[in-house]
Amino acid sequence: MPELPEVSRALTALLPGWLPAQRWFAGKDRPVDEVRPAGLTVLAGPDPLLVHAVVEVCQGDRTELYQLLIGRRSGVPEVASAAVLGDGFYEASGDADLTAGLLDRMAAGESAGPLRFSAEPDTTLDPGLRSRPITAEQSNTSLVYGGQYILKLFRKLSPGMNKDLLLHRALQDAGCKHIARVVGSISGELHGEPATMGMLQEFLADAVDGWAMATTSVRDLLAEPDQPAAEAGGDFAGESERLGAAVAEVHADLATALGTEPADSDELDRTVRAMTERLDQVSSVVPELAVHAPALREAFEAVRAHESPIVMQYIHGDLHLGQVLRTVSGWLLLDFEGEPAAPVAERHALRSPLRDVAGMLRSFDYAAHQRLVGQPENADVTRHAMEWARRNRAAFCAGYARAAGPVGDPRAHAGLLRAFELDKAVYEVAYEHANRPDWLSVPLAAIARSTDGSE
Ligand SMILES: Nc1ncnc2c1ncn2[C@@H]1O[C@H](COP(=O)(O)OP(=O)(O)O)[C@@H](O)[C@H]1O
Ligand SMILES: O=P(O)(O)O[C@H]1O[C@H](CO)[C@@H](O[C@H]2O[C@H](CO)[C@@H](O)[C@H](O)[C@H]2O)[C@H](O)[C@H]1O
Repeated sequence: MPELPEVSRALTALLPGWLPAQRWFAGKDRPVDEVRPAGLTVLAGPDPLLVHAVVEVCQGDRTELYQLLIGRRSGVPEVASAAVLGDGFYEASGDADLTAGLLDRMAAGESAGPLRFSAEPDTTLDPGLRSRPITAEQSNTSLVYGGQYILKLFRKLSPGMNKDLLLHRALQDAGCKHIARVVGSISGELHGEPATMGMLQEFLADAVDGWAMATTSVRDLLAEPDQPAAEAGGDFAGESERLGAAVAEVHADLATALGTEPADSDELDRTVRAMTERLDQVSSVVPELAVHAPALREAFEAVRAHESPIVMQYIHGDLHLGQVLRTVSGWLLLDFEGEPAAPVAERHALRSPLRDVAGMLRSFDYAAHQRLVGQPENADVTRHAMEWARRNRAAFCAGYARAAGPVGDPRAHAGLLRAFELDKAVYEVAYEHANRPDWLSVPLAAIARSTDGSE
């Protein structure tokens, strides 16, 4: 195609300035030195032109691969101004005319260069639907087709099957009720190995995410300051209990589908070292964390005294209230990729399911406290918010224990669970410092409460 050298030159020149402003770009911590196109595939054109691009982004000693859809057309494209790259080119995931072809190709099972578009076995897809990008703050980019399907285009790419797709397929084969069905995928090649580029799932149009429900419940409680949490109109504890049971069932299905391993004798040592290393690394960037470092180290060291066997398995890896959807038939879990900043090998490592429990417990703390960010200190409001968090955290653990049985009861492993929660809070300190500095106080205050014994 005569256009490709021109696209290649434009990406090299324009992306270093454009990428750092994208929500999904994971390399905001340092400047982009160079962008090298690593694979360009024409999907439509020449006017309008649609090119699937894989680019290598070089930042110091780090090089990552990213996926983009590049468009160019005569006339003005109907995309957000932030999508415009320059020289007539734009990022085309918001151009419904151009992205319609992605679904059509999956429905037809087509290939284009190294890209393979497929429906899942025994699945017939409806082609011809228009797409719209969802507006949620995301690590990737998702397009909803006709209210029927949602296509996630993974932005940061790695060779091999993406963990989100791997776990969704395994859970689907295990008959898990708590996921959205996978109906198609897009794959390509990176460094000569197959790699996942996109995942198509059924779209649950009537679903509400857990974060929206939980924060509405907190708002209702704070609006009724004289009511105890249990009697407030928007009490969420019943949902928290059911969510706990759903998470336990997903863990059981993952264990059945992909197996478990007993932790070896060095596991506790590795766990303590990894948590301490993360603490040191984040403390060096966020001085407000450093004052809590001695107490955090002590909590991490206490893990060495853990006596009951630890079972390791595939887990969600970054579970929070924004990753769960309440549908008419119950709770669903989304986005099994793991922590966006973690290297792929770490995301695929088998872990204790208690880490997901800890992630969700942190999320209840966030939901309770996010309304207080930037507000003048008010002891009554804080007490009420903490009451909400305690009630819902307890309900979640009770639900988890109901489904997992006594051995899996998170409350029976209090020391390990506390360490995992504190480790997650350290991760959140780094996340908020890099992304939402106004929210830094939420994980920092939780660490302070846990380590000064006030909680
Ligand atoms: N199957 C689905 N049905 C309805 N909404 C969905 C579905 N999958 C994802 N979403 C919505 O899209 C958002 C982003 O999805 P997610 O998988 O977490 O993407 P990312 O990996 O980019 O963070 C979710 O918070 C949810 O609101
Ligand atoms: O959803 P992502 O996979 O992109 O996860 C990242 O972003 C989350 C925020 O959007 C972040 O979650 C933190 O904030 C949530 C409230 O917005 C809260 O419910 C979570 O408990 C808290 O960790 C997540 O850590 C980050 O990886």
